[in-house]
Amino acid sequence: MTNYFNSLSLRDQLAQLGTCRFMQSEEFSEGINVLKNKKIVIVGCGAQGLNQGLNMRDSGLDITYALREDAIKDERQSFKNASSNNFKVGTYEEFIPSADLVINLTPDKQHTSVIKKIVPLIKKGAALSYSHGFNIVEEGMKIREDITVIMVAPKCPGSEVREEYKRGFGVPTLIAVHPENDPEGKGYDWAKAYAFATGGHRAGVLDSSFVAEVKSDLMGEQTILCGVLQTGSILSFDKMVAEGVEPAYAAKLIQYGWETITEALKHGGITNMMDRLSNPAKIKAAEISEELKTIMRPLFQKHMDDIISGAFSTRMMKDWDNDDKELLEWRAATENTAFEKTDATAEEISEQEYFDKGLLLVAFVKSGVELAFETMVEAGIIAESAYYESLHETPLIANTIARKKLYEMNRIISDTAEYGCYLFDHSCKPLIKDYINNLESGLIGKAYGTKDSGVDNKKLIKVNASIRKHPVEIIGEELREAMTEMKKIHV
Ligand SMILES: NC(=O)C1=CN([C@@H]2O[C@H](COP(=O)(O)OP(=O)(O)OC[C@H]3O[C@@H](n4cnc5c(N)ncnc54)[C@H](OP(=O)(O)O)[C@@H]3O)[C@@H](O)[C@H]2O)C=CC1
Ligand SMILES: CC[C@](O)(C(C)=O)C(=O)O
Ligand SMILES: [Mg+2]
Ligand SMILES: [Mg+2]
Repeated sequence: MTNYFNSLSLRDQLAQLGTCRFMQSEEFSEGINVLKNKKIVIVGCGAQGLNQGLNMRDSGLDITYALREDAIKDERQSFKNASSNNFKVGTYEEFIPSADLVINLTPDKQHTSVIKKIVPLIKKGAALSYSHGFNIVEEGMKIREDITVIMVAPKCPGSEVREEYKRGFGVPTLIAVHPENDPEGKGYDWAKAYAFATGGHRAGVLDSSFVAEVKSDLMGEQTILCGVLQTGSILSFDKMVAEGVEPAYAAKLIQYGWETITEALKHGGITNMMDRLSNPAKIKAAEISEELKTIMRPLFQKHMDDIISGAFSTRMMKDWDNDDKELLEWRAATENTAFEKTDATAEEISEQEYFDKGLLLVAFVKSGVELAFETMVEAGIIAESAYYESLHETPLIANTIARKKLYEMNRIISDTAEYGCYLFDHSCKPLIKDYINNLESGLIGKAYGTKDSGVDNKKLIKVNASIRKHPVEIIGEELREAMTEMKKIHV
């Protein structure tokens, strides 16, 4: 198999990379109709499998789970997830031949072997769906020509797919039809109905391509969404402890700090997050963010270049063939960091205190979101998609760190995201360590600028303007407004 993206002409590469259209609510007026009474079989019942299935069933679709035989015989977690939620569970041979739509929600690493097993069982003219295009785009998997191949990719962890649906809303979702596999021209309508059933249409759906999804998803998860949060956690913790902050306090400030400060992003982007700081702290955070951007830009660009060229996927697939040597070493190293090993204090930290004593965390978020957005857009990814993969999803990943630190984040995200996160972290830490350690003390763990809260007017005006005029803020305002409108319509 050869990398599908690399097999395309430059013209087609650019066209597919730039395919991304924000869909209007009216386009979902048919709801789930085309999938009603169709047999839908989900393969795998993990993070995405279980939560998408629950939403789709609640939306009125007929969902069953096909698991590998051992999972059923040994009553593994996937079997428990499905059966304890009263879904019918069977083997591939039992369920796949009668399915109209087969949804592959197994880990990316397993896709080639899973696809080779299930495709021969899929009936003529049925459809196959993914929630990430790695297998098609990076591995170049070719699917039988009579099968329609679609993608419905929620831009967030599986747990949030369910939580948002239960709140009467949904999560932003990207849909696509593989241009090589749409023999009956039904792919688009089926993908729309599927996104509707998960609740995605209430939050915003991008009509996109497999290529655009893969390249943007990999970039977001490696850099701001997981990589920067991991590097920022480890270095900020070490700096605080070196400056004499009580380790248990430092652990809590970081574990819950990301969640608290990025909650401000959800409501009003970087502008609102920065507005939660005092004026001197805002100016300082903006300065550090700019310096971090200068140092980290080449690393972000390298990740983007390696994702586009396929060098990243080649390296990760080599590790798959090498029994996950790198992944397992990096996972163990993460578990052994002082941050992971230090229990958080029971001491109360107020919401504002996370901002007042978390200036460095705010600078990490600002620099990471802006850099990820800028780097994706420069590479040809459309702004809407770059926004979802940078600013929008950061609070959702921060929630996982609040639950059980980096361990939980890396457990919840996909295997591909976990590998990419460690890869970034292991380059980023050595790159910025000296810069962070040499920063003046008191930027994290202590309130900044409390002795003199005065600032230079001109400086403040300049900083405010540069925050507000950043392109991630412009598109963010538009998309958040659309999401609010959708909430009004649907809740
Ligand atoms: N994690 C996330 O939040 C997101 C994931 N995605 C995408 O969704 C897809 C699913 O990812 P995710 O939910 O993280 O996956 P999980 O790791 O949570 O899925 C595990 C499921 O896959 C099954 N499985 C594992 N190995 C095999 C195998 N060799 N053969 C058959 N079944 C297997 C497991 O069953 P068993 O009990 O048999 O091991 C289990 O049901 C991926 O394409 C991913 O990129 C997209 C957006 C976000
Ligand atoms: C951020 C990681 C992710 O892309 C996701 C939850 O969206 C994944 O692959 O898990
Ligand atoms: Mg993702
Ligand atoms: Mg991903």
